[in-house]
Amino acid sequence: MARALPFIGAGLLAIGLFAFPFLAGQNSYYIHLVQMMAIYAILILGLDIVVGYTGQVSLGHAGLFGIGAYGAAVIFHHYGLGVWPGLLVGVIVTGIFGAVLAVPALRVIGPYLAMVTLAFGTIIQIVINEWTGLTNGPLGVTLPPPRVVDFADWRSFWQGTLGLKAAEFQRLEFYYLCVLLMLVAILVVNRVVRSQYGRAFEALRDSPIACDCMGVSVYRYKVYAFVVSAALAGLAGALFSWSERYVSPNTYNFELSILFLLAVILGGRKSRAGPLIGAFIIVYLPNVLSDIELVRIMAGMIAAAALVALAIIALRSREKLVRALPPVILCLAFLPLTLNVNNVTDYRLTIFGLMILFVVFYLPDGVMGFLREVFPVLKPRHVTAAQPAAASAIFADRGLADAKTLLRVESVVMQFGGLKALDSVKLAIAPGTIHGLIGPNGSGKSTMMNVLTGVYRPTAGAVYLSQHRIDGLTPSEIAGKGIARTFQNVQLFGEMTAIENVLVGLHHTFRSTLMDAVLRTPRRAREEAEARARAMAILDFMGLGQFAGTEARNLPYGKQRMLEIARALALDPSLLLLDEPAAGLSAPDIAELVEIIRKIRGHGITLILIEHHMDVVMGLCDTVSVLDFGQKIAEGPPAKVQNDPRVIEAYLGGTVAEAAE
Ligand SMILES: Nc1ncnc2c1ncn2[C@@H]1O[C@H](COP(=O)(O)OP(=O)(O)OP(=O)(O)O)[C@@H](O)[C@H]1O
Repeated sequence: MARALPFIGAGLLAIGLFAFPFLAGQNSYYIHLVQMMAIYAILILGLDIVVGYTGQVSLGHAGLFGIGAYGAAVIFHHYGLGVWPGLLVGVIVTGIFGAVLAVPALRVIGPYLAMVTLAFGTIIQIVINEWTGLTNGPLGVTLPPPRVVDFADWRSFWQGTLGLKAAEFQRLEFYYLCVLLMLVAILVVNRVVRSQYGRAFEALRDSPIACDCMGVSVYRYKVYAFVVSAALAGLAGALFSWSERYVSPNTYNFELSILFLLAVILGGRKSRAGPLIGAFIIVYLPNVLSDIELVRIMAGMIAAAALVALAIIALRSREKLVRALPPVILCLAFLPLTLNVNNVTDYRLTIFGLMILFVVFYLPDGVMGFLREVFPVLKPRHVTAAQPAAASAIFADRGLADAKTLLRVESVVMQFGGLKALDSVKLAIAPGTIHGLIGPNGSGKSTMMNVLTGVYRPTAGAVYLSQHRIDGLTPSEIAGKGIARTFQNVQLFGEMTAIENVLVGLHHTFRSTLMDAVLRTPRRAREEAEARARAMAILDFMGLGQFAGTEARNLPYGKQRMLEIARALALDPSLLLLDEPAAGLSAPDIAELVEIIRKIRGHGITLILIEHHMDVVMGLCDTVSVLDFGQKIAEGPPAKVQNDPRVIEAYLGGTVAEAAE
């Protein structure tokens, strides 16, 4: 039943939307309202990709919407081209601008990105206003009634069959075009976010550094997300201009961007139903706010609902009562406020702002999130895998194991201001070995990891994997060459399940394109099934099979560390870097970890191990290098290093046996 629910929902939505004009008695006002909802829903579905999936803030979507609208209007104004070319131009031009908007998102995050995207929207509005030759400036562009289908026979047949006047039929045609495109947008977005592209979007939101180190370029996928999102905004904009039949620069302002953001947050991130709820709210909200009587009635209803909710909470839990008081007081205060003013339209931005605050504090997952809590059947299903692949399929040989030295670090210097975190460090890692990297806190071990994986570019020196120089490459390029890593402070993709985390590591196995994802081609289906089977086998190998469908953030700490290793193994690494994998683990978990590390080495994977647990290092490593103040002070087999006086002095502060206790 739960499996069929999205299909039943989509089917009912489609039937409802197609029947609506007849149910509404061809009432043009209601048809237009639903049409506007469909148009806004297309944009909000796209905005959810950027906001919900990649976790970026965009206040520039009103600008993108404006570009789409003007794309359609301008080609009509100058060349007399109609609806279809308008939609095409709207989508393509806005998609290009989406890539432009992605550029700042690659450099700044959070409030800074909000500011930059806001500036983008403002610039677009000013350009539309000032470039009179192209856009007709403040006067705007007027369009004729849209003509969707140009076959005279077809039109007269259906017009006669339905018994409609020519204008009514034309209006109906455009309505159906809008709802059909909205349904297509739902389908497309659904397929994209469930593909490896959607997983990449979520991965870069939860941990950009881990995403890059899994070979999934944050840079590239942020651009993809913005382009897809912008193309949908452009489609919505082009439909909007033909729906309103008039475009002017003032429409695409800051307020509209806030409304769009409100719709995503209020409707609920990461769902297809959320944008529909959001679109409903933003179409109806301005209408409600312009009618003071209606506002007062709604304020009364909200106050009554808040009081009822307060009474229920008071009966259930005292603790929650304190938390519930501020929103209840806010809801109650709204009523006398509306009774004292004759017009709330002027306060609409304040109301939008308060709504955003309210949702962020009390409904972080929006209306859909709330509904999912109340009706768990609405929660998205976490797909795992039908059958794990054979264990032999987990490890693929990259053919680097024959090299004499797998990794060579030549006189690497890493300087931060006046501090040399690494000072002319040389390392040579033999294939098939476990190489320990130890040293006191702050000696440069994690910095070395970051240099090896491309997170830091060394100030001087060189790093070679087999014969290939890799310093200067990006983390995702280095990951692609076969170096995988875990992190000192666990960097999982928290909102994704265990199997999805591993699937991000398997991203490199996919050859299917965005188009394959949209069309759900057999190639994509095959790749997805193979990757899921392999991910399941990796999870089984790490003893995590039973947690496949559990969100990473809900796993116990020890399992999270194991999952990081599982995800790293998915990269088919030749070299696996483990940064303090035993930190925070219990004794049985450490014993299990040691066993697993041995098994991994047994499959021909070379490891570099940073660890403070000396018994783990001494028991596992073939060679140990010791760093102190960024310099290598000793190297050799554990037994030799253990007794090196410089090591004892610098790092252990006594004997190894004492330190291990
Ligand atoms: N991005 C950075 N900017 C400035 N200084 C840094 C940066 N990263 C590391 N450092 C400094 O470099 C030195 C080495 O740090 P690093 O984290 O590599 O040490 P570590 O051996 O891994 O220590 P620990 O065992 O505590 O993790 C420290 O003094 C640290 O403060």
